[in-house]
Amino acid sequence: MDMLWNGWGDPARAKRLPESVVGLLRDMLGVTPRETPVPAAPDDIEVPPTPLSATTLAAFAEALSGEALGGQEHERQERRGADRGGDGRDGAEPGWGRYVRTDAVGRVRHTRGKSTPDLLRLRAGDVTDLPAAVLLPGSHDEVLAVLRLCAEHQVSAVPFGGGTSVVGGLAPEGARPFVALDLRRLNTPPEIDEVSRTAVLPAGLRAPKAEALLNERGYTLGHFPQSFEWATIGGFAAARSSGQASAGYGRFDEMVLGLTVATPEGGWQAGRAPRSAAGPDLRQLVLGSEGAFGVITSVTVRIRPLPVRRVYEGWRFASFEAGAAALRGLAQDGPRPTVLRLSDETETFIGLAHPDRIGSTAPETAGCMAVVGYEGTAEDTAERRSAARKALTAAGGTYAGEEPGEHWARGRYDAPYLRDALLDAGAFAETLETAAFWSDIPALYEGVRRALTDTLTEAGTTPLVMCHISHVYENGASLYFTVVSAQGEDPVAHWEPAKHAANEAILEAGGTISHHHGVGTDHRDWYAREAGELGIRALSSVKAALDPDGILNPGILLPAPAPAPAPAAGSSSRTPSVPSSADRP
Ligand SMILES: Cc1cc2nc3c(=O)[nH]c(=O)nc-3n(C[C@H](O)[C@H](O)[C@H](O)COP(=O)(O)OP(=O)(O)OC[C@H]3O[C@@H](n4cnc5c(N)ncnc54)[C@H](O)[C@@H]3O)c2cc1C
Repeated sequence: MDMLWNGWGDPARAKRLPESVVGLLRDMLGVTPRETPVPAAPDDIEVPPTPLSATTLAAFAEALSGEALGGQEHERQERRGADRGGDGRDGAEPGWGRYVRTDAVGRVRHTRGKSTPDLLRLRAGDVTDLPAAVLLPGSHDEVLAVLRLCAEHQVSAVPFGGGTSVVGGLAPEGARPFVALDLRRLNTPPEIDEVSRTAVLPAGLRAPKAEALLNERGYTLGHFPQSFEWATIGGFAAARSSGQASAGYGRFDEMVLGLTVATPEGGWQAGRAPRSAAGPDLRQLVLGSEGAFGVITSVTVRIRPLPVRRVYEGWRFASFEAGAAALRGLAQDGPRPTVLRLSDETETFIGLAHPDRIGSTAPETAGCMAVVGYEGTAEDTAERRSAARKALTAAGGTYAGEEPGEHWARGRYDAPYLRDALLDAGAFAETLETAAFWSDIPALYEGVRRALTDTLTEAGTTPLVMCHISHVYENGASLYFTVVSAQGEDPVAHWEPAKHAANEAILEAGGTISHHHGVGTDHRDWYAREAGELGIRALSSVKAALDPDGILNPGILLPAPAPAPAPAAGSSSRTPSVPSSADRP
């Protein structure tokens, strides 16, 4: 099943906001329903024909079908493309074989990711970041072949996993047209090594499938981000993802032991032992590279035995400060639960920790609610639970029973559906995240909240700003903010100054521009300041070695290369960075 094209997930699970919440939004935030009509289906959107030439498309089709197209067939395909103005709106017969799609619906479905501005732009029918075609390679070698062709034909390539990026990671920049490399066909079953407790997972495997296949063999990966139901293994590695059970299982990058990568310069493999002293760890160069250095085609991960017991419980704290101190105690001195999540006062009151109680005045909406979970053997969970209870009680926490924790666990993947319902109701809802050392957390929390609140209030839409901690470390934690407000006349333009102010506040308070969403295009300028001029130069040299023509994700993570002057007659095809006239949009 494909994800809802202009929202989240499975359309059958769409939520409607209860009338009480609609009333609350109107009374608290001035949210009113929008009158602007929204395209009902992707083919309601006007889509320009693909800018790629028939020669380029035929070359892709040949690389992906495994069979050369004969001269006559090639001509026939070209005629068919021209007959329908090149856009192939009938997705069933795209014209260039099963694995090269130029139809409008396929291209719209691969336009941008799933941030709120991404969804609002699509809802407004804006397809300026439309790929020229969608390619579906079926193996590492096919990815290599496609990348070589992209360099030869001067077409950019954007690896597309689950399409859940929230940082502009699927919207490249630069003058060239680009193809989306949808990796869903890289989905062979895991190769499990039970002795070493590792599994090789293909990059295009979606997380639920990967988890189910491991579960069948008695193992788990333990990676459960909120985007779990749609994101892929390759996307987790490319964006350094972090799951809701990171306190127990670690971040995704901590699970990775090896990666196979396809680049325009050839394939390479990073990681041949769990740890090595043989030079810098090249795995770390691939993790978080967001498709700018190569296409990850498979990932070797550490796996853990499937837990026999899972239990989640609620704890209440008088304040966010007190709750954060309790979480820090567990992170530094143990015992370490598997899930640790603390909502601030506003998030607890509004009920994101418990969405069906939004706006209620029940006593459990007072103070701050924490969810603490344990997964493992019966003995291990019981031991950690009992020790953690003592520590949390000593830190001022009040045990709230299992119900808040179990409720959180049941609804843990539902919040993105709530965002769609908020957008439908005319509200704006977006999230952003960061991390810092514990000593910087209070200033970071206050600084980002103030930046968001002040900017949106000055623009006439006082927001609700909520926050939680859901990834903790011995030395620091991640802060995750949710903002809800009225939309403003142009909702994307209205949000931009607030997001800008929040990014500035993050750097000002010593935080990182992203703990787990990544850099993409949205955070690139702040990342450049965080990494420093020399750091960016070093990364640019790595990119130049792996992707000399700059075809992979231009403008994502690193600035897009400036267009080079047109090559002199007879010069190598490697130098130009502008498309041939046939391929220019
Ligand atoms: C509602 C929602 C909730 C989310 N919750 C979380 C969360 O809890 N934790 C978290 O960490 N993130 C979260 N995210 C962000 C997102 O899901 C993650 O960044 C995820 O890792 C992206 O995986 P994907 O397969 O969808 O990748 P995509 O979105 O398809 O791609 C992400 C980036 O990586 C590149 N890329 C993708 N696959 C490959 C590959 N095989 N090789 C090289 N580059 C590649 C893309 O070009 C793009 O730049 C959330 C997003 C949404 C919309």
